Amino acid sequence: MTLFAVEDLTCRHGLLTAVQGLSITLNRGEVLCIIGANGAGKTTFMRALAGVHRNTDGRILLDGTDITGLHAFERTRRGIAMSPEGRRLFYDLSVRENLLIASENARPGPWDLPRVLDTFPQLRPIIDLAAGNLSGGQRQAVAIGRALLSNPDVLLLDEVSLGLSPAAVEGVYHSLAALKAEGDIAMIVVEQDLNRALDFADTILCMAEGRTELQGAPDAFSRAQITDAYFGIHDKETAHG
Ligand SMILES: Nc1ncnc2c1ncn2[C@@H]1O[C@H](COP(=O)(O)OP(=O)(O)OP(=O)(O)O)[C@@H](O)[C@H]1O
Repeated sequence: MTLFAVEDLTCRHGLLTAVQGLSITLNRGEVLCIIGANGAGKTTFMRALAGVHRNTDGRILLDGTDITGLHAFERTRRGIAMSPEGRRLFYDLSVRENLLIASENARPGPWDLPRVLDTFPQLRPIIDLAAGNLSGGQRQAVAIGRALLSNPDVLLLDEVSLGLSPAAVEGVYHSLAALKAEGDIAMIVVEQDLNRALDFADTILCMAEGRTELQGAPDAFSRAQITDAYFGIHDKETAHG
């Protein structure tokens, strides 16, 4: 059975429709990368999946159960975790404390602090530093580790490489590739770096002005089709793969 399905999801901010009729399906171990220009609706979509943005139409199904009406904390308990844009750590607390707080009410499962440190070894030397003193890449690793400690089936990662140095991006994706290879967790990743997204994804979804411009396996499209879709350049032959 499909692990995670979104059917015809529309999201509004007041009178503005930020996401219009998006549908996706994901199985365990699969990665969907969402790409699109600024303002395309990527973050609104992710927040709607996490249950943080509630002004939506359509359905969200986890393991065949309709979870559309559930609040964010209830979705986390069912197995959806998000590392949000901006990371939202407790900056006065240490890395260890940020991670331990996340594990307090976690679902039972394989993720604990030692496993997070095995997956993100870059956190070991900074485990007792205040999160406010970390680099962007270190904060990103803490935020993803925190999400993993809830023992999710679906991991939502907004703006993975935004603001990170090339070395930090490499480190984070090295860990994410190991996670993908384990095959247990489905990931939805918003990624501004097109090459990185095409490399990492099983499926890409390109959004423009809230709509699906292109959706499918990365190798189903030419580079020109993908960049046209990214910038919202319409062409009957390139709009759908
Ligand atoms: N809280 C809000 N209130 C009103 N409009 C909003 C709000 N958040 C986003 N929007 C609008 O919704 C649309 C989609 O924004 P969103 O942040 O989801 O896009 P995005 O693709 O994530 O962009 P970016 O890459 O710049 O983060 C934009 O037109 C934006 O101005």
